[in-house]
Amino acid sequence: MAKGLKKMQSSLKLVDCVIEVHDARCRNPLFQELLGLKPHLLVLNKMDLADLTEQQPYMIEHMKVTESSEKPAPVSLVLKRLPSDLRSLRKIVQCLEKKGLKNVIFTNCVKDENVKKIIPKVMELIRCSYRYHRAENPEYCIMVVGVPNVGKSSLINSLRRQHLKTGKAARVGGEPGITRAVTTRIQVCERPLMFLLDTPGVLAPRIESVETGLKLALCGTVLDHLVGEETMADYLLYTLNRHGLFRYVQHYALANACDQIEWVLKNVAIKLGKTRKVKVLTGTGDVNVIQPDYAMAARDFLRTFRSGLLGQVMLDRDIIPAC
Ligand SMILES: Nc1nc2c(ncn2[C@@H]2O[C@H](COP(=O)(O)OP(=O)(O)OP(=O)(O)O)[C@@H](O)[C@H]2O)c(=O)[nH]1
Repeated sequence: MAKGLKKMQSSLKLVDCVIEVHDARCRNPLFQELLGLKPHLLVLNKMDLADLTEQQPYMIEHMKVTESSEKPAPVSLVLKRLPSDLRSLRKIVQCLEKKGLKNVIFTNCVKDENVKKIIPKVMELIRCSYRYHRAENPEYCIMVVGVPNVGKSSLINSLRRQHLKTGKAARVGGEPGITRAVTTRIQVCERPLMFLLDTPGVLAPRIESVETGLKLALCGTVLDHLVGEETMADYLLYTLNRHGLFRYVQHYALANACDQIEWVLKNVAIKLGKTRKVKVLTGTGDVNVIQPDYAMAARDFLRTFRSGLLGQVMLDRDIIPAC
């Protein structure tokens, strides 16, 4: 990570503008300060996966605790979302403006939504800034930075689709760490002639809390096994319940919502038919016992969430109203 950041800093002299990509569901510490005074555009990508509806309190209509002797007591929370058509995009933008981030664009790079707004905005920012020794250069060079897996390469490909009507140039993948080097320049536009530098995803040197780390992990910025799939599944379940997002109950045909991860993973594993043989040492010798495969269930739970099948979520919900 430190090597990647150093390379990025040394390439800065070739760059007219920095595009910083974040996951719209969860913001991470800004790279802006590490990358100097270049014009800066913040792209909040994966807007299709983010819950951008106005953040409303939930009404607890009914709360029931189911007691059972052989399984942990699942807590059935029936939370009702207060209706609202208001979008919170404006609120997020205002919140970022207060932090000095005036140039923000929400995108969906899979469907090329809002991607067309980027180059005009970048040109506006460059025109308002001093290009130093690059003033005579007719080419523009932009650097794309962000933590792993936020969609930097997808953004480059999307820009090329929009402006050059051409296919892939940067490798895209569902796992962090696909882009490994500060690559050669990739053309993204003919008029103005513009090139981008894709960079490897670099995690900020300081992550302020364990919770921020878990949110970033849910967004796929760290390899899952480094954090632990079951720990992440536990945090995901806590988040979904807290936000009143109960689609997982229907998706996995569970009897009810529950805040106990063991119970949920056990039922997910049973539903998916994922079991494993475990050797148990008894007084009369080894016995093979079939157990639900909790790890496989946790993996499926995370994958399903990331594909958007459990609904849109705003992991930074608590931070936004505080702005
Ligand atoms: N739903 C959704 N998925 C996206 C979007 N943009 C990118 N993705 C997906 O996110 C995953 C990561 O995308 P990449 O473009 O490889 O991300 P990256 O930031 O270049 O990743 P590194 O090379 O690891 O730094 C891929 O599975 C993409 O298909 C988006 O706007 N919406």
